[in-house]
Amino acid sequence: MNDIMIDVKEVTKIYKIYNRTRDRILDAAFPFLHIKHTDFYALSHVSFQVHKGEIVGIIGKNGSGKSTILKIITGVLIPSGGSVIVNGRISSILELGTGFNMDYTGIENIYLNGIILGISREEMKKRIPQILEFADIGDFVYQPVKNYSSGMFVRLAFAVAINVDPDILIVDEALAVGDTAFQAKCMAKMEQLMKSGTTILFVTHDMNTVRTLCKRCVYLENGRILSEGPAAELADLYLHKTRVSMNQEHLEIMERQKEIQKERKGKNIDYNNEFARKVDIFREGTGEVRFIACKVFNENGKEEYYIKYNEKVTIEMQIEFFEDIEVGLGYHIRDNKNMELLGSTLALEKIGKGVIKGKRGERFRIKFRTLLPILEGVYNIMLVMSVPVIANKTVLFVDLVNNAAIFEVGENIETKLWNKVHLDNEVTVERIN
Ligand SMILES: Nc1ncnc2c1ncn2[C@@H]1O[C@H](COP(=O)(O)OP(=O)(O)OP(=O)(O)O)[C@@H](O)[C@H]1O
Repeated sequence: MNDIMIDVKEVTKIYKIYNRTRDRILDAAFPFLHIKHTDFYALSHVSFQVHKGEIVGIIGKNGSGKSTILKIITGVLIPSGGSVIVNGRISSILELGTGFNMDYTGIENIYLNGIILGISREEMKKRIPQILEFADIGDFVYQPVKNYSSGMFVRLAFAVAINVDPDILIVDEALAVGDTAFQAKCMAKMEQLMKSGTTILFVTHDMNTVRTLCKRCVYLENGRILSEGPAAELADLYLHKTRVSMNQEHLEIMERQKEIQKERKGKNIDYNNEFARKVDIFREGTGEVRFIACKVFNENGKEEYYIKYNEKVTIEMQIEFFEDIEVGLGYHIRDNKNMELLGSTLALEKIGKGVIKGKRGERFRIKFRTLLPILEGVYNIMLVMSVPVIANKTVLFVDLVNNAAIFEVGENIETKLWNKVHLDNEVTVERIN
């Protein structure tokens, strides 16, 4: 059975870049003059398919071509080469304003979108109450949309897009604009649409959303497909590359990029150490200080793989200094999809100034003792040591180790819930009549 809903084949999008604005106008008016320009490839030979009922994320850093491919799929842009075949009714939320007439009111735009999607006025009229309820923008629907705030725009655009029974829903980062309550409402609706078989393609920079919603991702870099595959893996790759490029930027700031890059690979790693060998492929960072051990102890102080729900555990890590430096330190507990659930840092726990100051050759043992209110499943610990880069309000990773330790929380009938974390609730029940 052919269940391909979107078939993108060898799509290329070229923009002509001119030295002067008037050259663009001249070239459009008199193409035979062959005005000088350079070709910029926003997309280059991009091919992928999306199957029925799939929810696929398009990821990539700014300018990688994500919006361009969505616009080509929805027909807003024409590709310079290649083809796109779409099977079914597409509804989309692209850049603010796409598909809306600024001079029309909200209500008029709802009808306009209906027409674009081939839905009759009568049919659209029946859907208006649901659309208005979801958008929740009150009497603004009777105002021209040019008077809307960006938040109101997204509310209306999303409300229309999801209430027209699309076969394919395309969303471009729109959720980032709305408030958190509305974002949660949209996520729930997207999950519901997904369960009912709607195919969803969306762009986001939020890797937690990618891990939660998508099974598969297309990762774009400089207009080409860098990778395509399982969402959890590509989300990790994206974060890894982001950290690496962040690190590189900061190293430039500190004018020691070259020296560190040369030394970074394998710097200060003792390959005789079993822990170092085990985590070698999962680690990154500049290496002035290294984690040399990570262990999980149960409430009786025994090193243990199996942990009980809500047990008080000790997460122990050891570090070694190879230079005189001070570092912040912390850990994250991640589930089997690498979703970061819990964690802490010296700074969060207000330990001294939130950093450890060490001298070359010194080793430290750090213990975090905590309750683990997480439910049945296999979890891994990610360890992080970093130094702040004040100018960029961000951090430089000194040692970051994924999968530093793995443990499993066993089944507990009393806590069988759908969510992953359960915190103690104070519950009261009182009769009020
Ligand atoms: N009209 C245009 N003329 C020239 N270049 C353009 C035009 N529109 C987009 N580009 C360029 O094409 C590239 C891809 O843009 P696109 O908006 O698809 O990236 P993106 O991955 O969606 O980025 P972001 O995450 O910032 O939204 C960018 O380098 C952008 O500057």
